[in-house]
Amino acid sequence: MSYLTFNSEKKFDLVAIGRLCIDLNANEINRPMEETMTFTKYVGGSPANIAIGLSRLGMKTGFIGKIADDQMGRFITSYLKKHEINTESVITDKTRAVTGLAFTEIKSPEECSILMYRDNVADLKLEPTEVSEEYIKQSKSLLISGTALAKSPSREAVFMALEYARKNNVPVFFDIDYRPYTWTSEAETAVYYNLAAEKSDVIIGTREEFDMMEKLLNLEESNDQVTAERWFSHNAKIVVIKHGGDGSIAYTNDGKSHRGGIFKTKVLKTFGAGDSYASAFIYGLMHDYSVAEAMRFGGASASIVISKHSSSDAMPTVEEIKGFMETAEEVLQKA
Ligand SMILES: Nc1ncnc2c1ncn2[C@@H]1O[C@H](COP(=O)(O)OP(=O)(O)OP(=O)(O)O)[C@@H](O)[C@H]1O
Ligand SMILES: O=C(O)C[C@@H](O)[C@H](O)C(=O)CO
Repeated sequence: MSYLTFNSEKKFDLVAIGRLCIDLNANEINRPMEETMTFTKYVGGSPANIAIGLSRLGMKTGFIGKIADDQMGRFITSYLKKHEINTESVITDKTRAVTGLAFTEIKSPEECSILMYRDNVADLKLEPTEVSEEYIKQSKSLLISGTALAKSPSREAVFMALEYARKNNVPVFFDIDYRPYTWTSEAETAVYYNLAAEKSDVIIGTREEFDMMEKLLNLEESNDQVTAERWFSHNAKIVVIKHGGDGSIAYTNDGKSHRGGIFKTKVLKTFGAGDSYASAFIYGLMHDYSVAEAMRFGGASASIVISKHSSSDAMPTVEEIKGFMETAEEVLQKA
């Protein structure tokens, strides 16, 4: 059963809106960052990673975002172009804003963290007037990611994009992508996340991210099903709740639940799991996979990326994922 309708006449499969940043991933790993001397530079930022993932999977993608007017900004646009991601709606900041940097610390496969440099970042300066309805109209789907809601004017730009998507029947994927350091208050965070989720067709987040959104609600009890059902009275058709190495569960607006197991792998670092999962899951849904098959495809993609050094550059092709699924050990999620 298909929960979403994608218009096959459209130029893009997916347009993403949000941050285009840089990841600096530790080369000397299994130690604290204090002892890491060199880092490798990659394009990063959750929505950028997802768009890159989809492009690796052969999908036509475009990006709406703002980059710094410097070497880092130019590195990002040239990488996107190389990966055939349309950059017509990638705007160059003229206020001397900088590129967001994410230094990743890999202490052990289980203990990874990110040190963010995000003062005066270009991505949060995207203006609502810089979002083109025509551009969104040309896409089969829109991806928004929660960090772009952290500050004005980027917050209003995302809401503008959501309006244009709704008006033109473009299904919206919302990756919650909650990064506490970008926000000032938990209440503000929850309010804006809930407002965006109300307008989205597919909501993807971890259990902890949904907990954050429910904090103000004084729910007597919450669990994955309660969480998901809240959204079906709004616009959601699918709600995916990710549980790291324990897999994922999705609920659909016909009352069904779908379980996603994991594929065992030699984990190098855990970040990048969510973005690679999202891109392959979206690919699956757009290719008429069942929800469970799309989750399986997402889990396999995540498993490949967490065994590699980067998040964006490591995004696999369809052939790589299929080949991996044939040989890797799958652990089904318990009922
Ligand atoms: N240790 C693991 N082994 C195999 N697969 C994993 C592992 N951790 C995560 N995954 C896969 O990746 C998916 C998403 O992972 P997770 O729930 O950690 O998302 P996330 O917190 O958004 O990730 P990120 O660390 O990128 O922010 C899981 O549902 C699972 O399929
Ligand atoms: O999303 C970010 O800003 C950092 C990412 O690029 C990083 O690779 C990561 O955390 C992926 O989960």
